[in-house]
Amino acid sequence: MSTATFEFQVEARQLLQLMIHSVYSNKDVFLRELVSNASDALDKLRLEKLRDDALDADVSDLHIEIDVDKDARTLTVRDNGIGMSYDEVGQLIGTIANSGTATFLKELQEAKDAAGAEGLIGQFGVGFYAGFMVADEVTLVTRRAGESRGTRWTSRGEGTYTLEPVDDAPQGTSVTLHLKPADPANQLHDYTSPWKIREIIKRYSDFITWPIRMVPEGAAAADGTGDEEVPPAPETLNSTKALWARPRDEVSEDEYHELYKHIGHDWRDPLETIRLQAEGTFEYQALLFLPAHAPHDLFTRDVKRGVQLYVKRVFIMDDCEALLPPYLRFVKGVVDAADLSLNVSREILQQDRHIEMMRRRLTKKVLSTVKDMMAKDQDRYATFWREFGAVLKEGLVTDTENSDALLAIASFASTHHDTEPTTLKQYVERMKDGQEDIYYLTGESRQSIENSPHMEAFRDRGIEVLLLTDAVDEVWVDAVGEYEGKKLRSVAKGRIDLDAGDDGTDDAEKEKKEKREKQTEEFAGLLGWMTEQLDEDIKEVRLSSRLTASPACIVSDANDLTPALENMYRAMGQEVPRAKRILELNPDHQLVKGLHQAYREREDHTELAGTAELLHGLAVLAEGGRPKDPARFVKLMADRLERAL
Ligand SMILES: Nc1ncnc2c1ncn2[C@@H]1O[C@H](COP(=O)(O)OP(=O)(O)OP(=O)(O)O)[C@@H](O)[C@H]1O
Repeated sequence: MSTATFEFQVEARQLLQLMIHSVYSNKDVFLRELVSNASDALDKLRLEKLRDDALDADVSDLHIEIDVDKDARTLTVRDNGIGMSYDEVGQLIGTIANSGTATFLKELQEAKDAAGAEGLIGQFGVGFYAGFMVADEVTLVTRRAGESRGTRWTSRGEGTYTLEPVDDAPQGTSVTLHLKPADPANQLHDYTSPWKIREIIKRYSDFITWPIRMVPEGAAAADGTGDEEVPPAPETLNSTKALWARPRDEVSEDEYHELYKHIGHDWRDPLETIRLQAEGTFEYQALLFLPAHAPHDLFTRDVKRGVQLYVKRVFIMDDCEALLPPYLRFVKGVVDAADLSLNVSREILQQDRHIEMMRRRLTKKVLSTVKDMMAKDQDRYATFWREFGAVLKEGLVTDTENSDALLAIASFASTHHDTEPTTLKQYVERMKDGQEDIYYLTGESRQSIENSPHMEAFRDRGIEVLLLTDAVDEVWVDAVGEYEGKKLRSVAKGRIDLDAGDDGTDDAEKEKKEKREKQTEEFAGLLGWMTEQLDEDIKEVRLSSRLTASPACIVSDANDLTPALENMYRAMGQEVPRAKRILELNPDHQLVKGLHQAYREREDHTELAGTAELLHGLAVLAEGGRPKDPARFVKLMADRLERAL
């Protein structure tokens, strides 16, 4: 095989263009990215060797080496880790597998101004390609541990790269950057300066547990004949101690943040750092992070979740999902357990009693951290809940053990305030005399819920309603049922009688009650007839005490599934019968009054059947639904409008 030229995948080319045109103002971070990859490669090799002793690889001195050449203006980052095969180089380096990066590129293209673009760029890591911010040519030589032949990859970052087999490549990977001329005014420093390298490593990569050595200039060129002076020993630039193994007060916040960026693949600081140390029969240390932003794929099926698992400082696996429940899938971090086998598999972890105990403890710790945050730093809590509230609510459905803790840290939009959410505790404190239940309404958006006819009587009486817009809301309210003995009740379900709590001594209330009883009697004929007419879709037509301005609304029976839930079950492939719903009429509305009068006066009700159907269609529209037969609905409507002209 000789040198072959390949084209970069489209997204990769776009990303490279961004790098070449140096969109990041802080170019120093390229080194962090290369060191981060090298460190991962060393972790992987150590693990592979542990699992397969026969692997032909040298693991006696795993390390990262940085080597600069001022004259040639090159900088090389070398590791003796796992390396890549010829095919892997093409797949891993020529394409972009990270879906977050693809989303990032799309958003970047859509960002209208430069300031928007700059803001976006700071959010995404670009890994290996970051080298092109400071170099106009990059060469990577790699040999996979256990294989005999290596591969050289070269590119100038334009449309193509070349691949070529090499016979004498050492195990691992070396990335050589052919540096652009230094341009300090544009943050492009002289990266052949040992001083600069030391500074960058100290700042961004000190927590890396593998030694990062710098070879003094010229030392690497020694030919071993013994004629030249003994070269100075390489200098180790980092402290090589795992952060979670160092005393708490010795680790700065910045150091924690850099570790988070390394393992969280995030370029931004985390919102919160959590440390936990468990002593006793099953010892472990955990260092967890709550990110400041939800990732793009948080609600997709293939989202990676879980923290990194180490056993006595040895990296065992990424994305260890057994250590946290699915509703904490956004938590990043490291768990280092003392008493697990190095060969532990995902399957074993799922069943392990100790792991189960760890998961429970870690879960409680995360939830209590959020609770503290809520008490001490409202703004931070608000950011957290905005980003992750919808995921945490899944826990209300799946984790009954922690539902009280979850309810205590949950907050919801409410009619009490336009923008400030409320906790359930605050809601209960504001409940009116005689109000027994906590009211909520679910829907697509705050606006559509607030405009829903179901809200009318609540608004008129100043009764607070929680406005729930997340897909999971319908499910958890059912699963949880109540908070501190107060039922959670949908204002769109069952009978609502807001006067029920009144003792009837108030004259006005008494009058109201009598009026309603009288109306129910008067309307009985119309209601019965309409129930028959709409029988296909509606199980009952009745008078409403919810409505004050709208003519009609649709409600679900207290124990029936709502349409949104029905749809959700169907989307999950479960067949559920469509529950018939209830149509409620406002007896004080002119349209309803007119219909009632016409019903009583006319012998023949054929014509009125269309009006009954229209009223039903209007109620469906008002809750954001779609009339069953929109064309028929429009025709009925047009007929009547025409007559009214
Ligand atoms: N030094 C290395 N040794 C072995 N494999 C490497 C090395 N550098 C990169 N790779 C491989 O190439 C892949 C792509 O690297 P790249 O830096 O572009 O992205 P990443 O590290 O996966 O993600 P991120 O965007 O967070 O950096 C890596 O996942 C790894 O498999």
